[in-house]
Amino acid sequence: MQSSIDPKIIVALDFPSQDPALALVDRLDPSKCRLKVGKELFTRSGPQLVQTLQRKGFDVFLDLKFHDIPNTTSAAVAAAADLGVWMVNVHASGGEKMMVACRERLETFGAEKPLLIAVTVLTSMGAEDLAGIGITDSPEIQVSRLATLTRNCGLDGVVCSAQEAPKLKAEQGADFKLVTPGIRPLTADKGDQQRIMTPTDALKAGSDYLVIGRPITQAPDPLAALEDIHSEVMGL
Ligand SMILES: O=c1ccn([C@@H]2O[C@H](COP(=O)(O)O)[C@@H](O)[C@H]2O)c(=O)[nH]1
Repeated sequence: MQSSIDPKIIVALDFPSQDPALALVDRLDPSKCRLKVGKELFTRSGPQLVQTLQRKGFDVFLDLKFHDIPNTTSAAVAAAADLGVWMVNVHASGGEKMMVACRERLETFGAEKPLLIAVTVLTSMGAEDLAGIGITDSPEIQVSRLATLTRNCGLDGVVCSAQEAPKLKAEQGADFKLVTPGIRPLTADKGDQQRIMTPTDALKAGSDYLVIGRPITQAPDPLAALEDIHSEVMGL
């Protein structure tokens, strides 16, 4: 489900429990950001927390990166749609049959269906990491390959790094959504991310949505960090 306003910043609520997550959320404005619930918080606090966030007016990206056989994965995305989330994702490396099964299952939800996107190459991975799993192409080539597969399966877009955004927008078209983690303001720690970009550069490169976690959640003043990023990218 899509809000009438379209905030570009998605705050990754990577917290160990719902109390610190809600302490931050209660200071946030749904007109300025969306929220991402990932594996840690969902495993702790589950669907109830997602419903709480939605009742507070936020669009929720349920980032569970499903990767399983088509029957299991399509049932999982349907469960996410039942929850009313705005966006849900699977791994593109789950392959064509799995992605098509997910897309077809979500079509039964009509206008209420969440955006379905596929993870290409994790932003924490570089060329050496890909070689370690037997992929000798560069991240850029592997991301393009998986993005093409994803688009051919009829999904709404991909998770990629902003570094790949110009190539993907040219190859896949303007409507194919690019959701980009690995966003780092100039002064922020890189942490475990490898393929990174600043918020401004990412939007200029063609990112549709910026997924930002630690630069906001671990900042001494998370609200100020979000406001800084928001005013930096406003109008882009
Ligand atoms: O390729 C990917 C896919 C998902 N993520 C998720 O995004 C956030 C990024 O958090 P930061 O603290 O800003 O690094 C996190 O929840 C990841 O699970 C990603 O980083 N890369």
